Order: sequence, then C-alpha cells, then structure tokens
Amino acid sequence: MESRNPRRSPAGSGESPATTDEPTGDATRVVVLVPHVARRPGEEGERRRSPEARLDEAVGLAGAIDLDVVAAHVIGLSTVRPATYLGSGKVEEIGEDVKAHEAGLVFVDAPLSPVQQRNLEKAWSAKVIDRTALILEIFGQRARTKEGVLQVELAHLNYQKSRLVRSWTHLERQRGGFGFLGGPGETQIEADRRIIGERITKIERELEQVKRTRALHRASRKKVPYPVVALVGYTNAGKSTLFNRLTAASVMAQDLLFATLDPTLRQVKLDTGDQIILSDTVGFISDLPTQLVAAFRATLEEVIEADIILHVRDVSHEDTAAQAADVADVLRGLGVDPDDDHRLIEVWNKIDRLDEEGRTRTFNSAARLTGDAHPIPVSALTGEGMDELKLAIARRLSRDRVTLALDLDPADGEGLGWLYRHSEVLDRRAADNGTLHLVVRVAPDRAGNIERRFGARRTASRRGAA
Ligand SMILES: Nc1nc2c(ncn2[C@@H]2O[C@H](COP(=O)(O)OP(=O)(O)OP(=O)(O)O)[C@@H](O)[C@H]2O)c(=O)[nH]1
Repeated sequence: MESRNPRRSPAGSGESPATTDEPTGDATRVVVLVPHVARRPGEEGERRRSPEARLDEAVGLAGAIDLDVVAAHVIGLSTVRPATYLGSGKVEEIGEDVKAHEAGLVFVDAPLSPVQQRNLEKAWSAKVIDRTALILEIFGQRARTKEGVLQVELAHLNYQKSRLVRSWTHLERQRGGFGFLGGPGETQIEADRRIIGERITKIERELEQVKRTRALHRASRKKVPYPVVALVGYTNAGKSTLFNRLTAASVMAQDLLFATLDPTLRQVKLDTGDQIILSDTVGFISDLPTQLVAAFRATLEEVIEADIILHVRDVSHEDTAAQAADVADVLRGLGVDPDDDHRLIEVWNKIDRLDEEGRTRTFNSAARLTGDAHPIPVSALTGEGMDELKLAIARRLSRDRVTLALDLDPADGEGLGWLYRHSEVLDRRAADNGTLHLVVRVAPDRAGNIERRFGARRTASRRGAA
C-alpha cells in the first residue's frame, strides 16, 4: 500500500489536488481532536478512559506514523451532528486553529461517516481522517509478514469500499493507467467499487495461498515438542522489550505503538533447561476498527493455541486497569478466557518507573494474589524480576506437562529418534544389559500415544533444576 511510506501522510498528500477544498496546509502537520460525547447506553468501552487519557492516546497514535501534532483538543459534545459530527460553532473554532497552525490534516478520534468526513474537509480545507483510517495506516506501516501486509490491505480496501462518496485519488491515478476501465455510463463510484472489488478478490486469493503455507509451517512446528509462550498486552506495554530481554534477539522495540504487527517467534532456553517458543504479538488497542478484527485474528492464532499466555502490563501507566480490561476483551473475542489463571500469567512491567511508594504498593498487591493468579512485577528495561518470571514459566510448564519413564531396546534407533522429535528427553541412561532408560516430558495430549507405543509409565519426577 502506498501509505506504508513513512514520510507520507495518510492523506496521500503528495497527490495532485482534485478539488478546490484540497488541504492548503502541510499534511504532516496534524490537529488531533477527541470528541467527548455525553454518555449514552452501549458505549461502555469508550468510558473506561478519561477524555485526557484518550487525548494522550490519540496523540500517541498520530506520532506513531511520524505526524507532527501541532494542536490537540478534547471537544465536549452534547450530541453528534449527522452532517458534521461537531456543532457549527466548534467547526468554526477548529477551522481557525487549523489555519493558525497551517495544518493540512485533522485526526478526529471517532468513527466519522463519509458525509461527516467530507463536510469537515470542506469546512477546514484540510484532509480529515478518523480513528479507523489512522489505525489502518499504522498497521499498514508495521506489518512485517506477507500475511500481515495482505490482511491490512484487505481491511483498507473494505474500509474504502464502505466510504465511496468521494474520489479516491489513488484510484483515479490507477484508472489513468488503465484507460479501458470505466466504460460508458459507468459512474465514478461504480467504477471505483468495481476496481476495489477486483483487488479484494485478488488479495483474498493470495491470502488463501499464504494461509495454506502458514498452516504447513504451523503443522511442522507442532512436531517440535516445545510449548509456546505468547506475549500479549496493550500497545506500548513493553512486549517487544521483554521479548528481547528473554531472547536476546533483536526485534523492533521502540517507543512507538504497534511495533509488532505480526507474531515473531523465537526459541528460548530457560535457565531451568526448559525450551520454549516465545511468540511476540501485536499490541492491543481500545476500539479496534472492525475491519481489523479479521487481521487481528489471523496474527493472533499463536495466542489462541499458546500453552501459556504472558499478559504484559505497563503498571506505571495511569490507565493500566482500563488497558488490562481492553486486553481481556480482545482475548475473550479470540475465545481465550482472560480469567484462566491456569494459562495466563500477568507480567507487571515498568516497575523501574515507579517511586518507592508505588513500588511498595505494586509489590504488596502482587503478593496478595496467590497461587496461579500471582503476577510477576518486572522491568524489561533493567532486567529486574526476569529470574522470577522465567521460574514462574518453568513451574507452570512442569506442572502442566506429563513426565513419563520408559525402557527402550538400544536397537530401536527409529523409536529413539521419534522420541527426540516428539518429546523432551529429560534423562537417558543405559543399563548394564544395554536397555535404555528414558525420562521424557510431553503435553498431556501426547502422553497416551507414548504410553501405548513404548509402554511408558507416568512419573511424578521433575527435572531437579526446575
Ligand atoms: N522504563 C521502562 N520502559 C520500558 C520498559 N519496557 C519497555 N519500555 C519502553 O516502553 C516503550 C514500548 O516498549 P515496546 O517493547 O516497544 O512495547 P510493545 O508492547 O511491544 O509495543 P507495541 O508493539 O506497540 O504493542 C519503549 O520505549 C520501551 O523502551 C520497562 O520495563 N521500563
């Protein structure tokens, strides 16, 4: 997608003006608006955050694609106006602001209808984008795998298709390149819809292919007997930093939202000797546009299937509770029970940012939650708490997995090879008569197979180091 160029604004500002109300200001200079509508039924999600916290988040989102935020306001509204979303007085006021700051772009952190968007663009002589458009841009820039790129492009096209009330300059350009398109009698919107429809079909076909390949990869990875530990968390919680700390691998970790659109997998050996596959995932966000839910699902398959889910939370953030609730919502949407303490471990990150009092409070509340619900306070930045975290993972793993003891004929090379491929071999000793005594560990669903094939016995023994 053309918008993936980081220097380009979502407005596609480099394109030639098609109408007189094209942006007059600099399209990288953005005014950020958070409309705050009086509470209405069914808007619970939005109300978790104060308008100021939402403004901070909106500014962060704009900054995530290198936009220069020149002004940011919370706009109190009693009701949404069908034509312009905001009341006429506010529209005028903001128009002045846009002009004064020579902004070419206004980000309205709300779902705007195509008509509202168009009217506001006219009123402000600036490009207007809503939350969905901005998030799509961010996801588009951060997509790292082919599947991620295709999913975001598909979401983008569906979004465009639903908003065909105005010309889309890139489509015009495309039409210029294919002069045969747009036969007689075909309106511009019909032609645009057809072009978008064709591209959607093409991308869907490509996605099918990519998915098939990925399914094959997943199947082969499943043969590796290591459990998958997935990191989830609100955007900017510190997942990539923690991932790096745990793997000492280099993935993009920076103070940007969505540094990780696609899952990243690394094999990690814990100090206890346990091998795990660590999976970094996309940062969650509140009010995720519906167009992206499908893309999210695909990239989050790792989470759905993970043996352990680490929920990374920024406990130094004033909105940490609301963020945790948003993450729980997304997990629920994926069919994962966020209250399943058996599978989830909460990692309370960024404790280095807390003052003495905050630290004491955090450690005390962590200590109050016992057993599986016990959260692990850490600093991915300084490394504090990493040993405790690894130990917690190892404990959870050894508890959930089944340890089996078996004897093997030394001539059964094939059987031995099979065991190494399909289980974790914890111990291997040869008796005087040559018989191999093996202790292996597997996920419970594999145990039956090994019991039948090798006459293995379940044992309570665990590796001493754990
Ligand atoms: N002070 C402090 N900063 C941290 C810590 N962990 C991460 N950060 C910072 O927080 C910012 C976001 O960290 P990331 O690791 O990119 O966060 P993420 O959760 O992967 O972000 P997304 O990919 O956007 O979801 C970066 O500036 C990190 O340096 C921590 O323990 N302490």
